[in-house]
Amino acid sequence: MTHLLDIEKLTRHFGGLAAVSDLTFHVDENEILGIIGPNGAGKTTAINLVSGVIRPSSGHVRVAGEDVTGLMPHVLARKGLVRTFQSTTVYGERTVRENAMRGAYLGMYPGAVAAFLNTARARRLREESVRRVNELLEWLNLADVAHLKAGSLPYGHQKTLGMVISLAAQPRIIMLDEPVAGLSAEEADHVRDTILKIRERGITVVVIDHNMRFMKGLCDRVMVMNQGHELTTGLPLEVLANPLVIEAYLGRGHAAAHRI
Ligand SMILES: Nc1ncnc2c1ncn2[C@@H]1O[C@H](COP(=O)(O)OP(=O)(O)OP(=O)(O)O)[C@@H](O)[C@H]1O
Repeated sequence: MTHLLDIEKLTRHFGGLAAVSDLTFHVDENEILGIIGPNGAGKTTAINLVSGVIRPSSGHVRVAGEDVTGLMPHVLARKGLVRTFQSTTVYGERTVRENAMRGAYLGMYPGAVAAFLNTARARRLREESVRRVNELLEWLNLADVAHLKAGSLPYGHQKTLGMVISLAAQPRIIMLDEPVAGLSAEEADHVRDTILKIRERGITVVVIDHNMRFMKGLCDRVMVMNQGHELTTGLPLEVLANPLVIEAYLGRGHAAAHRI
């Protein structure tokens, strides 16, 4: 069976360290897959490999059956796969709307941006992008602040803007790296609800986070990584009760364990 995202034996070495080793997993259309694991388990490296930020030493990434291993992030964005970063990728000095438009450009074909200035097709593309961005800002409750500098927004809103930037590229799969790191419980709930709304639009989600309350309320399945490998994958509550998972966190100290 072809999954929307198929990862096969993905491996990445940094010098002598295998940050990700023989990692195989899949994500189905419209699913929310969570990735958890102790610090240094290889989660960020894994999504960097999948989203083209770094190249794998070996292994394959397939989107809807097409081998896209090693393609650059902007090429992958046009194939429907985008990601956000741990730190917000928002330009604080730019307005909310200008930031969101960056995502719309990301989803365009080569030449479209260069042609933006004068051709009729370029004008149509620009109008479409503006309409799409306006609709996204409205949908995620940022329309009223679209004219403000992004840096003046509360942190939680900046996280939502990060998602708007990704969504403006019209992805099929969105990968989110620690979307609620540093947020209050209330802000994290808001982000969770936003991601659930994104899924309702038919978008598939891969999300990394350490906040287990957030992940339990969001994910269909959770994959646990440890030392570059997949430790186990299953329903969130099953996975969090798994003694191997508890041990993986306990091995790194009680502070991490308490987050389970
Ligand atoms: N560019 C790099 N060069 C060398 N080592 C790296 C590089 N990126 C990651 N690593 C190492 O790879 C391992 C996995 O790191 P990674 O950031 O993927 O873990 P993580 O599970 O995302 O951790 P965290 O939860 O702390 O973000 C770590 O030992 C890290 O130090």
